[in-house]
Amino acid sequence: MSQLPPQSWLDGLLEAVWLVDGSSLRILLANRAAEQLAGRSAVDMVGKPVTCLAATPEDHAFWAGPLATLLEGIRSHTSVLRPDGLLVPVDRSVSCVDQGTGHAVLMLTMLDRSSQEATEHELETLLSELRATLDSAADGMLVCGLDGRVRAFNQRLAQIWSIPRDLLVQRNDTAVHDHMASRVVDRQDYQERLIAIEREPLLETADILQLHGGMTVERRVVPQLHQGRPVGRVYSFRDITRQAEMQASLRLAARVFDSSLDAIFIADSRHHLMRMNPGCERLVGPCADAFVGCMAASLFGNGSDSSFMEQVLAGWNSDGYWEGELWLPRDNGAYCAVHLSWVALRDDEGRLVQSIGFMRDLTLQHAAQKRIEELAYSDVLTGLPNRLLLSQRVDTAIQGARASDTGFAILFLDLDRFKIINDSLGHPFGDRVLQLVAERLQACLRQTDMLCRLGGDEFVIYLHGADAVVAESVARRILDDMLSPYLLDGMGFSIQCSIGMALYPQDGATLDDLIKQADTAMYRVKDRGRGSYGFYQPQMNANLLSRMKLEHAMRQALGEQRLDVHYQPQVNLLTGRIVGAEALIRWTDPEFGAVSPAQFVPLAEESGYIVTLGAWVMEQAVREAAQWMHEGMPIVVSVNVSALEFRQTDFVERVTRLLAVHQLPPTLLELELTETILLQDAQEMELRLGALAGLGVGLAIDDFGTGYSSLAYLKKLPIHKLKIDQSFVRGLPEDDGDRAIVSAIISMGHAMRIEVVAEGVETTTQRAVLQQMQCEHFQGFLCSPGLPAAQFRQLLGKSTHGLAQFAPATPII
Ligand SMILES: Nc1nc2c(ncn2[C@@H]2O[C@@H]3COP(=O)(O)O[C@H]4[C@@H](O)[C@H](n5cnc6c(=O)[nH]c(N)nc65)O[C@@H]4COP(=O)(O)O[C@H]3[C@H]2O)c(=O)[nH]1
Repeated sequence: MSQLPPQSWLDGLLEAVWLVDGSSLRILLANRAAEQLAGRSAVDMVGKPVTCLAATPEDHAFWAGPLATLLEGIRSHTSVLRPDGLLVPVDRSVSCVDQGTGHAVLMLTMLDRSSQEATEHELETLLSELRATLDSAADGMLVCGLDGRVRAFNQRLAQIWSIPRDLLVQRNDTAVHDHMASRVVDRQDYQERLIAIEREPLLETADILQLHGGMTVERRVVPQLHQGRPVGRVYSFRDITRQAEMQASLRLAARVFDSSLDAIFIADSRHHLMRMNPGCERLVGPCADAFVGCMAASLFGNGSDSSFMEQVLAGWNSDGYWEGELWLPRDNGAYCAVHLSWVALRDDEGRLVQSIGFMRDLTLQHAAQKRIEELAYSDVLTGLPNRLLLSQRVDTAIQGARASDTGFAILFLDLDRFKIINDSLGHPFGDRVLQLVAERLQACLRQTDMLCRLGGDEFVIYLHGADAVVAESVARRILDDMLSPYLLDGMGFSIQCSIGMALYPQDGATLDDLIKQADTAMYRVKDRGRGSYGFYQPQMNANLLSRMKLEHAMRQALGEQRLDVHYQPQVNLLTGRIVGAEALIRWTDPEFGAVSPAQFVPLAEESGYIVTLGAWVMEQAVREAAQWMHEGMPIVVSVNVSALEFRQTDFVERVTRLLAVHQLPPTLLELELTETILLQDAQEMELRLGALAGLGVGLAIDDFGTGYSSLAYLKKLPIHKLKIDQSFVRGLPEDDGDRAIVSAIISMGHAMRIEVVAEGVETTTQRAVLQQMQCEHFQGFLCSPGLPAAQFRQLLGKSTHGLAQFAPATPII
């Protein structure tokens, strides 16, 4: 045992030492460090089996082994059991210290590992915490060496880049990098960028990568430094897809905001104006900037009007928006109509954060609307109200009239002979004439009246609150005003019109009725010679209807051979012989019976049909006259010629041809013209009369004394005969006035060497008076009415052969 190291020597060692007997495995010696480690005194330990203190299963297994194994020694981690049951971790080594005596002594040294293990444990905890932190990071992390080898990564990296699990397990860095490159849309750019990064170990950079599948990733690269030197790179990858989308939509919104043609403003949660887009600035005007910071409602002049904002808030609360039309004050003091949609923007908690107002300028829309209304309610040519607007005005007037028991008048106005202007000078000229007429008519009316153009040359006037007296005075004023000449394109002309009037309520309950009645009255005015006015009378409608039926029947009459020509003799007052005959048209209709020419000729004149009728009468008359002449009874036949017939450009040519066809000497034909013919178309008419007179055709003036009898034209024109109108003859001999007129006409005729024929002589007294007055010829029932051609021929035969003489003493009727 003396070979054992001394106790003092062992106590000087830092390590805990047990000397153990190799055969009994009992502790022979324990040093001071062993006492501290095991928590026992050396006395307590010596003699104890070593397995009592070395308590781990490995220890038991070791000490239970054969001695030879023990002598080989061992180095391992194990534990020492302290009396309090605590296991102290130790680095343990067993070696043989003495074999010479035949007793093997084993030296067991132990170094307390408690603090080292605690440090290691702490490090491990730290590491796993770091890993957990890395894995819980929102960004994908990749740590590489400067050579590109992967040193660390987290789970998020695998998610972002969709790196397959097996690729991660393999730890195949090249495959991982390849995979990542394959995920990038622009692979080439990605790889070029990586090369650039690798070239500069200290580079700190960030860029955006677009991955297949639509993900947008922000990549940040920072150097990994150790003791101030770069040892690798840390790549972080952040999924910014949503952010990028939001930015894109924000950019888009900004572009929309800036380029929108609509005016947009943004207000804060307290409704103060924050921003306006250029469209809004344009709309508000140069002072737009001044509104920023003010209440948004002040844009509409409603800044201080709380009720407006209350309405808006109510709209926001119920629907999330408010919309309506508002007036926006402009810089120039004018107002502009806008449509505002004001939308509330709220956060997730429903709190108002901002509001956006969209304004649309309604100026053009209003103008278009106005134009549509104008077009719908006005006559395009004159700009006057049309019938639709008039009917609204009249409807209102009728309602008002019912309440206040007042009336109004409707005037129907038609321009006389406007068709001639249109036909001869063209429609554009006619249109301008209508515009001038419209202006002039308008000037005759009051603000409360309404002038409307129905179309063509027809106008209707509503006279507010007018009775018959007022209506008549307005009609007169219009007629007077129309008389003053018009001047257009250097051409002076005058226009006449005819006005028919109807009164509400007596003449009709609706506008249609009133227009119809006024129209009827206007026709009556035209019938009576135009250029005047007249009121509606109830029987007029019946007249109009029968006129229409009559006109229709008249047009049928010619084809159905219901017309005839009668001849009324003209007798020489001195000799009593027949010197001529007036051809008078006759019409006998199965429904209307014998219709007087006084009734249907004016109708035919109005419709223009007189041209056809007149031509037919003239042909009959010329043919009969030629027949009588050939039978030895030459006689002058007078044919009535209407103004319209005479105006036909081929009139003279037609007469000439007719005379030639029937071989009637022109001197046996006489044309009876009315004074109105002589008054119009002065130059043309003169030429025509000259041509006819040149042929030898006689020209008589019918109904002399009833029109604008003028000595001037009698002197100037080749007139052969005057026919004194029967209205003057009728008054003979009693009526002094008639007597004076008849006498004056006869004297004038003599003075001017013009024959005079008295018409409508019915009594012998009249004939005697006329004879006294030295009138040459007469015509009238006293002698004979118009007779059919055959009868007249008989009478003519008798007269020619002296068998019949309409001498003063021998009236035949
Ligand atoms: N009360 C009365 N009347 C007498 C007497 N003697 C003749 N008459 C009527 O007086 C009218 C004379 O013709 P007018 O003045 O040219 O007036 C004519 C004439 O302006 C027109 N007319 C007749 N035939 C034609 C025609 O063929 N062409 C044209 N354009 N007009 C015609 O119609 C008018 C009326 O013709 P009618 O009814 O045939 O009426 C005729 C004739 O029948 C008499 O003693 N007493």
